[in-house]
Amino acid sequence: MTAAKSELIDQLGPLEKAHVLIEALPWLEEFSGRIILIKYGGNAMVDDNLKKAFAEDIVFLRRAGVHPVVVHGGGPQISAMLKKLDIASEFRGGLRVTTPEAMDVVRMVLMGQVNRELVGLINTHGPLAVGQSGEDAGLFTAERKSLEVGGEPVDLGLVGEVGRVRPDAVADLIAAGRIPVIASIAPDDLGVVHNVNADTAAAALAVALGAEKLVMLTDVAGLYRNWPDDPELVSSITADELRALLSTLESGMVPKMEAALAAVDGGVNRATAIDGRVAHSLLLEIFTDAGIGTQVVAGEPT
Ligand SMILES: Nc1ncnc2c1ncn2[C@@H]1O[C@H](COP(=O)(O)OP(=O)(O)O)[C@@H](O)[C@H]1O
Ligand SMILES: CC(=O)N[C@@H](CCC(=O)OP(=O)(O)O)C(=O)O
Repeated sequence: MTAAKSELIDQLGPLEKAHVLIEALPWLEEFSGRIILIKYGGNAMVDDNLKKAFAEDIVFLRRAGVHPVVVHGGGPQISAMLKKLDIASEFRGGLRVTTPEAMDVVRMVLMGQVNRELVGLINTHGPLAVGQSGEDAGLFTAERKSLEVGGEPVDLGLVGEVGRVRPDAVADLIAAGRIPVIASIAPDDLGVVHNVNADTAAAALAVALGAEKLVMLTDVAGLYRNWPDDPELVSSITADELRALLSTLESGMVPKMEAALAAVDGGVNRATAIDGRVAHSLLLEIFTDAGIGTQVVAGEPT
């Protein structure tokens, strides 16, 4: 623990410390033995301390008897490498137009850089994390993504939707007490590797594993209505309300909220988008009564 952190904790009285732990009790009971799918967005990997705090939260979940599974992004990291290599890149509808040349970079950055770093950070706490991608043990197959913007078809190149999910290898890791850390690239039926948005991949895996919850860490506090002019944070929204809002959303929020819907429609109890720039936001979301960010639920509670 850092000196700053232990100083902060010392400011709490013994009762307050106990209260923080006791507030977590019902959530520990609810999630013990259950799978929580955590999507770690590249925009939330802003500095080393935040990444370390994320790794601590994941290990905390595992030690508390939850089964965390991580699917990570790396959009800004891919963009930085493409720029360094002087390869042009643009986003349409929140998705990167991906040429074969760009695909090589996407695969190299996600699997060779971001995945390795997260696995390494988690494993400073013990031999827990195992990295893989949609290519390993047939986890995902990709189907070419079609997109229309303003009624016109857009060619996104090697961008995939998740076709089939074969979660056996991930389930084996979970059963062995490991923490799967997964990059969102996937081959099509011919073996051609495609670039899959990480939110999309996370939702598909959450459904296939029967996860209790999908938590997506990003670089905003959650979903805003009236973005960006007069933003108002949505703290909870039903799947039907979100469906009606979907066509008004922009950029990265489009695949993120489509993923939240796909997860909830597929049987995941709730999907939340939270601010990954806040240290330990994951623990706050999972183990406090108020939670944080925006939660998407199937229907109004009865
Ligand atoms: N309605 C909205 N509410 C919040 N953020 C929005 C909204 N519409 C667009 N955004 C943008 O979506 C971004 C998050 O998506 P993205 O950049 O793909 O993040 P990540 O890397 O975490 O997946 C925000 O930083 C914000 O700029
Ligand atoms: C098709 C597509 O857009 N793929 C994404 C994959 C990484 C990702 O999703 O990263 P974030 O979660 O950090 O946004 C990309 O190339 O940026």
